[in-house]
Amino acid sequence: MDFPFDLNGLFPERISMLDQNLYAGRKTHGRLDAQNQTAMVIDELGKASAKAQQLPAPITSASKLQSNRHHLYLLKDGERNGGRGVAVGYLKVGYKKLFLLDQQGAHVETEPQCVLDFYVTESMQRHGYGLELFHFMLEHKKVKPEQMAYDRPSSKFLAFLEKHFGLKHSVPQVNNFVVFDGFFRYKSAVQLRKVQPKKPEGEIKPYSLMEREAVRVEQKARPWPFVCPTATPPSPPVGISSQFSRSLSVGSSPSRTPPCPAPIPGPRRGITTRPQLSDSCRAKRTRYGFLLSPARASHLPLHDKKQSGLPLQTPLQLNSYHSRRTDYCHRLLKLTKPASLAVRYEHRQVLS
Ligand SMILES: CC(=O)SCCNC(=O)CCNC(=O)[C@H](O)C(C)(C)COP(=O)(O)OP(=O)(O)OC[C@H]1O[C@@H](n2cnc3c(N)ncnc32)[C@H](O)[C@@H]1OP(=O)(O)O
Repeated sequence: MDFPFDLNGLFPERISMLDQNLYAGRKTHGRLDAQNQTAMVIDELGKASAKAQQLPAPITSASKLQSNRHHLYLLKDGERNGGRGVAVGYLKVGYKKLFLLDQQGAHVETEPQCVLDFYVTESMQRHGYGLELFHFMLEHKKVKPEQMAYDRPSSKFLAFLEKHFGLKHSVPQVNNFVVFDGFFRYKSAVQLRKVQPKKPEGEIKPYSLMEREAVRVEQKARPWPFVCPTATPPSPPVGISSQFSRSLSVGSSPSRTPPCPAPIPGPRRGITTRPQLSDSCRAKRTRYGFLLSPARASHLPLHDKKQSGLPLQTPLQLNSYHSRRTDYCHRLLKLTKPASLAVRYEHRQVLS
């Protein structure tokens, strides 16, 4: 990807590591024009990456980089474009607090280095540039590929990981991150902490923080109430080869097509009521967690929830239609502590 300015002046090295400051070289440090140009390069690559991955909006941009503690490795080819250089691609990584399942299915709290976004411009793919970026990052971060978690890797990226690093067998997860065999061996690196089975409800952590989920929600805000006549629960992930599947996790990996929420009361496939629940807590169980009817939840004191038969260790999960109702979320928060909710990333915006 070329730009109407000299990339070699902006990025002195073939691979530059960019952070919140958006400066790659000492010479350009503090220069606003250099920062703006760097922002333009990141934004354009971010848009191309989103397009390549069929995401509704970029998950990588200069402003996102400035507001997160992520690191972006940017690769240029300095010879091209009449010696002004072209941007080849980038690899974005960062730490994420994740609640993962180990091989035995036990919940483990981790904070691994994650690959969050990875892109090589279309015409330059399959020429080894991705591997060059990846190797550089591994060396710089002093990590091994199996120590990292991967945020909904695309089929191309899965093929890449298998070819170059032999990463093939993933450990099934209930979120959209993929970890491979060997991940749980690196205890110190991923800072594993087994979650006690009998935790007080306030200590349960969210499963994942997902940028990819957030951009999708930003794009498809819908009015309340959500009425969807042909609602079906989101499909479980399909095979690795499907371009719509972004995860090997079991359970709740969303497909690219946003799931259509069902109207709140009313039977639907995949939902079963729990007869022992008290009348004040009409909760329905789905494979995503428990749905509390907003109307009833608003009157539901915490002790009722405890008496309702809901296992307190089971994280309540706000689902799509609840999350759009900020007032509902706030009411629900009065009933229980935020940390006890297994909240998908987009909902955290509402909660925070
Ligand atoms: C967590 C995430 O970031 S998920 C998003 C990952 N990004 C994308 O899917 C965006 C589009 N794809 C790309 O930008 C690139 O293909 C990348 C970043 C995945 C890999 O970069 P490349 O420069 O192509 O990788 P590199 O040349 O080093 O390795 C090539 C290998 O990657 C895999 N790969 C790359 N492109 C493809 C493709 N179109 N189809 C299948 N496998 C592919 C293959 O294993 C390939 O080996 P092969 O050519 O012998 O089959």
